[in-house]
Amino acid sequence: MLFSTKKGAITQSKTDALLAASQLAPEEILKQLQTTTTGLTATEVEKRQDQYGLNQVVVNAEVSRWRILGQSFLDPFVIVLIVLAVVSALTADYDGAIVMTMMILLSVVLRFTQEVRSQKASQALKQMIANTCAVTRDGFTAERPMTEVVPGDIIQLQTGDLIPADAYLLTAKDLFLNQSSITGESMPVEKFVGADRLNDAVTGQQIFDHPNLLFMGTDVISGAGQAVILKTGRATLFGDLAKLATAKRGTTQFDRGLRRISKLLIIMMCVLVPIVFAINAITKGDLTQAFFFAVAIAVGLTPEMLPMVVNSNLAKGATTLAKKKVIVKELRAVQNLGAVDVLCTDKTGTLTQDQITLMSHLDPQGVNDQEVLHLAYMNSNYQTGWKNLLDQAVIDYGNLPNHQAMMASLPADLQKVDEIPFDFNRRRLTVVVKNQQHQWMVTKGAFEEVLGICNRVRWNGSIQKLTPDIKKALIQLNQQLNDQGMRILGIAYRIDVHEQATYEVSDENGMVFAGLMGFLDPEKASAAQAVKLLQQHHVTVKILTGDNGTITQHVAGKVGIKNDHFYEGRQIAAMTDEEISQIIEDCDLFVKLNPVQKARLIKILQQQHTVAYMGDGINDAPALRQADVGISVDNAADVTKEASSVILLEKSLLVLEDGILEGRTVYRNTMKYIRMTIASNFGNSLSVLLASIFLPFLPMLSLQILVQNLIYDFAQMSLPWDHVDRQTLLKPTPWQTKGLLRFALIFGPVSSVFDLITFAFMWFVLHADVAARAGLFQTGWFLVGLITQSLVVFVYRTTRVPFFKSRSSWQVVSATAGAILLGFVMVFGPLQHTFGFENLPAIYWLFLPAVVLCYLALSDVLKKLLKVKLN
Ligand SMILES: Nc1ncnc2c1ncn2[C@@H]1O[C@H](COP(=O)(O)OP(=O)(O)OP(=O)(O)O)[C@@H](O)[C@H]1O
Ligand SMILES: [Mg+2]
Repeated sequence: MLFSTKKGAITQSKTDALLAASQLAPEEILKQLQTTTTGLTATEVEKRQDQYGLNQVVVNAEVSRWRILGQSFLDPFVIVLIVLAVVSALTADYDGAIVMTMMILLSVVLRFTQEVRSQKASQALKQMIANTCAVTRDGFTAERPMTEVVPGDIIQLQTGDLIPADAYLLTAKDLFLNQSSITGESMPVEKFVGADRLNDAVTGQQIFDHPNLLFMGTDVISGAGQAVILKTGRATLFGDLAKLATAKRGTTQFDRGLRRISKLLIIMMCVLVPIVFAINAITKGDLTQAFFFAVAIAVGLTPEMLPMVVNSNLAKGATTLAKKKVIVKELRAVQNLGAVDVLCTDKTGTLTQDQITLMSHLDPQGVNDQEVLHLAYMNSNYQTGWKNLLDQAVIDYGNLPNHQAMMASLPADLQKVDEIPFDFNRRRLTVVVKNQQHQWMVTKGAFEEVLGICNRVRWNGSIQKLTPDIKKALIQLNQQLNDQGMRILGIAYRIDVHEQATYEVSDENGMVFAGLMGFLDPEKASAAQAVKLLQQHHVTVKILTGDNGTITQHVAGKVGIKNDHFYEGRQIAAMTDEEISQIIEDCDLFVKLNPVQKARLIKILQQQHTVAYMGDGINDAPALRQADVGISVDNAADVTKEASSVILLEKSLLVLEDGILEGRTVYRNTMKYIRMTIASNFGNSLSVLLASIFLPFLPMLSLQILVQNLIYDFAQMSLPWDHVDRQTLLKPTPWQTKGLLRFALIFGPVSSVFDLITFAFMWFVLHADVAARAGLFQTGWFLVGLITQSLVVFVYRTTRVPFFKSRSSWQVVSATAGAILLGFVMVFGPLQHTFGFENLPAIYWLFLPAVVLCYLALSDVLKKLLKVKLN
């Protein structure tokens, strides 16, 4: 039986195996997998790695060299050549067959090496960013790449971890998972041990509800646990179906535009080719020749290089960025970076330094107080969730050598009882600890959220009722500290007389407000400069943070982001999408947001913009996934990294600026190719159509068309290495289908006009007007076509005067020169007759430069006159 989930159908045998495992006791499972809680031995791991292979799903695997080679042969261009070569061999035209075989090999090698290079680049980048998990082997726990995990491995889980493979839960502490990547359901699911051994008539659908089963690609929202791996790689529930965790990013404008253009080119070809075939078959009477001619035209019009040019452009961009410590996980992200016009970012660590330091621990009256520090330390030290910078700052402060005296009076022999993990809606974290004397419940969190659960306060040395007056004084104190740029956490506690063993969120009440912790979170020195550069390049920077308004305004002011007003999460929650889109353009600060609200704001922005999101917390994962480009850092949590398409090895907004410029460069160089292709295809179609109608012979031999095509392909492969005019990088690069079509409709016919002039010259001046002189005609057009089309790239590549005002790179210059030279070698070299070329009279050599120059000049004038946008 099959049933469907968000990821597709999965087989019953897999569910059965997992369900059977879920019914066993932990000891039984360990025995079955021949492992223990101290983990496998090194030799056993090696054995199992051989047996089970890498823990990866197929889609992530590298495409084999053979496959790429196969694909290189499957290209339409090559197939036509193969057919032509076979036909030539059969008709005893051995010279032709040999030449065509050489062309086939050349084209295959070209394509193969380029594809392998692109793939290698992207694989190498992916490997720099390996997801790891904590695996216990031989009694030691260490972070290891997820791909190396084998069945029987013992893994340790904590907040922010991705589940590396399907696993059986051995122990759990408040373990909540996000299974939305497989079920689509975004509510956290609690996982626990033992409750599962009731033999209910379990159906497949319920497998995700099994509290002791964990699935590959899901992630830990909070809590901690230990599990043993059951199945890895393709043997996992979803292994043979889909890619890990991340839901696929939506298509971008670029993808859609590219698809539309490819479709258009193919339609153009499909319409034109039969017409050309019919006309030539009727007027020239030679069916075979007409057929091969039509086929060659089809090959010439196939945008077969498009995917390769796009890929090698992206790979080139990604490699350049890697040198600047920007790792691109999904190649497409390079292009998206170029189109970004809004950058949303969280605050801590991005705009501010990673170095949060605890500055003061104050009692409710604002006086330095050591008890507040003790409470905070108990909270940060004993919590098992994701220790973020705030927790780290508290622990570091307590552990400083010169604070030993102060910490000496920390209650002794503390034991942890329970904890209520942090979440981004409550914005607080509770830990319960006890010793011989007391059991404390200690909460720390955002000021308002902590104040909200208190009914008493430490005031003037005693515990008093939290009166409205005192409350007002506390709010004022908090505001004062915020105004100084201090990040504040509130601390509260309760000494429990009835000692409970487990605690829940509903227990967070009736607490005593103990005081405030003030952190300094200074902005980065480079942040202001980076924000300014981004703004100069027409990228708006917005802050989406979980922190409060005052402090965010403070930081925004320092780094140069508009900070006159802000919206809070709960205001956003009360608004409709339309209402939000009304205010979102004008406001750059959104505060006290939960993770879902961050993602929602991005989704709304995407209606009008291409949006990048930069963040490093687990709370940023949904936003990172939603954005067109998700940007994170290497030391972020697994889920966060998995959700991102770009990873910064050095956390700086300045390198992001480089990334955006590189993305724009890639876009512009890709567009050069696309523009040339659609204009020349359009022009060539027109010329061929007219020539077919009016000429008594074919305007070019099919073999000649193929040679020409191969030479272009070769020359255009240099485009990713071209320079781009600095001034065109100033603005983001939205895709414009209309502009492209306009371009083709202007410059296609312009090139046809010069084809017609050439036809007229060959016909009237050189008297190539009968079938016997077809060779002369064809040679003449071959050279004009090749040279004009090779050189016009210099006109189309810039809005400025080519060569003088805008230099292209040496790669493009030499590739073009090489292409033209190759053309001459073809026409006049030893293979002249094989290709059906002939020598040209002296007067042609006057005509050729004239026609080429006129064509280039007219194109250049037109592009200025008509203000053609070359972006
Ligand atoms: N470990 C913690 N213990 C207690 N409270 C915390 C902790 N971490 C965060 N908070 C509270 O939750 C709020 C939101 O969390 P956090 O600042 O990490 O969100 P964010 O959106 O990532 O913000 P930022 O833009 O500053 O990175 C914090 O301002 C703080 O009040
Ligand atoms: Mg954060």
